[in-house]
Amino acid sequence: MSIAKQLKDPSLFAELCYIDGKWVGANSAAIIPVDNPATGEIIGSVPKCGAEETEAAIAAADMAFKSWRRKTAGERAALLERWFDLMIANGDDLARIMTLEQGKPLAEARGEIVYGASFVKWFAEEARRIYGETIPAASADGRIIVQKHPIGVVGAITPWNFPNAMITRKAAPALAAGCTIVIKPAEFTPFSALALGILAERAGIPNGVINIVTGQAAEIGRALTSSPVVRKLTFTGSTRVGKMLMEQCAATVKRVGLELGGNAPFLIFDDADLDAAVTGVMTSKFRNGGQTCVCANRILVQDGVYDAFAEKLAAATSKLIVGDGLSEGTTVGPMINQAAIAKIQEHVDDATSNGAAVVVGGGLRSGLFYEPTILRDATVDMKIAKEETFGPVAPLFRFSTEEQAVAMSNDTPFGLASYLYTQNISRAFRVAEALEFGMVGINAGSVSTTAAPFGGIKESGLGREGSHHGLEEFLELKTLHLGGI
Ligand SMILES: NC(=O)C1=CN([C@@H]2O[C@H](COP(=O)(O)OP(=O)(O)OC[C@H]3O[C@@H](n4cnc5c(N)ncnc54)[C@H](OP(=O)(O)O)[C@@H]3O)[C@@H](O)[C@H]2O)C=CC1
Ligand SMILES: O=C(O)CCCC(=O)O
Repeated sequence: MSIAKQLKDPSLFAELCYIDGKWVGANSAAIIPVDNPATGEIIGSVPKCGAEETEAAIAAADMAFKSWRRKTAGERAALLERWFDLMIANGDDLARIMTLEQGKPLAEARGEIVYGASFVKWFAEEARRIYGETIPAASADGRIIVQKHPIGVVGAITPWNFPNAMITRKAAPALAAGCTIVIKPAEFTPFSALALGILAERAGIPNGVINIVTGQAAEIGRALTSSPVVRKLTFTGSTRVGKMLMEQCAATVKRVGLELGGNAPFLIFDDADLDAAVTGVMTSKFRNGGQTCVCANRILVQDGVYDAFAEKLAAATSKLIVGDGLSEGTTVGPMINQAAIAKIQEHVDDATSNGAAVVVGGGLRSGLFYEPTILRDATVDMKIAKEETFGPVAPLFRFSTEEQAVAMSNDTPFGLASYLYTQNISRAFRVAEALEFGMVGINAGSVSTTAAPFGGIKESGLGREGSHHGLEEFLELKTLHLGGI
């Protein structure tokens, strides 16, 4: 059944791109079908745009920038507030669109709409606090004044795993700062992005301030990265594509914001509250079916509690309900596509053929539904220790000492999220400070909240999103020197 028929407000379902305030198809009229990963059913299509349409969107954003940057912070904030209100008011429809195209359980999709909208609210408020500085100059009659200006037109390329929040976490600070934006959503989840465009239009955000172009990733990406008009590229997705985009941005010396892959360790010490640790792992590992860059990828458990923890985690995992995200009670939806299933199975097969034992799950149920899986006796030489699995598989590694746990955790080129459970406060700080990751959950299975900076170090990326730091990423400093220095 078409998505539109399943919505309270069918007009939130758009199959056209949003460029300069107009809803348009590809110049070639080509389209890309989009399916529901739970059923394989085609649920709609979007324009297969390329360089030409992207250049039109960049030109529109450039034109709109001239007046958008001149609006007062209060005016920009008011429009963002209206956009936020519309997201909340239409939350049920936005969540349903998301579940239909992405697969995550409806309750999680609802949660993401609230989470995504919270960035719009947050940055509407932050828009009013773009303060400059005055700095004492070297001479008595000199003055140094630092102003903050919007960086300019922003290009945003976003992934399918959080089809709403990864857009708002970029677009809201960009708009609050006075920038305009061209967004390329993921091929698998364009409808959530386009629905946000409809609501932005209804909120009265002027033409050209937000543009959404669907289509050929490499061509759209190249148009964004090569344009001298685009002054910042913000990307969430794989490390492979992020590195390529960073290279492409070098030619025009763009600022880049990259939120890339992770390989999160989750450390459980002998002195941890095991029930709390199980709750933490369940949240971290199985949110969005494990398709999250901050998901626990390696669960490191100390010798003394290894067996007890494995047993408790297996019991909790057995209670998960795999199914269509629209079905009541589902806690784990389908994976996004066949490539995701192949990678998950490859990791499980490699682990089991090298000595890991399956405690729960271990295989495909049907279609794109993979069983939530617990593996015991995982070791550092396995693929599952080195690469992001991006699926509902929890491998349990064993460690003896704190030093060993830290060394194992840091033995990765990635540095996004990490987690540790202990009831010893000295150990908590010692280990948290030794972990080479941008975020550390201490007795916490989630690090995602609007108020906190989100981002990684090493090959997990550059820059931070969310929090007041997320706004700075879209601002340039300009220094005014008055009189003699
Ligand atoms: N950090 C994170 O949150 C994410 C990490 N990943 C990791 O990446 C793996 C693969 O997922 P995948 O969806 O392929 O991730 P990608 O990095 O390919 O996709 C993310 C975004 O980049 C776009 N893109 C892809 N190729 C190019 C290109 N050449 N130029 C410009 N944009 C491009 C995609 O467009 P399109 O969809 O049209 O191809 C999508 O909008 C996952 O298994 C996971 O390990 C994936 C998603 C999010
Ligand atoms: O996986 C990602 O792409 C980002 C994680 C979303 C979040 O937790 O904020």
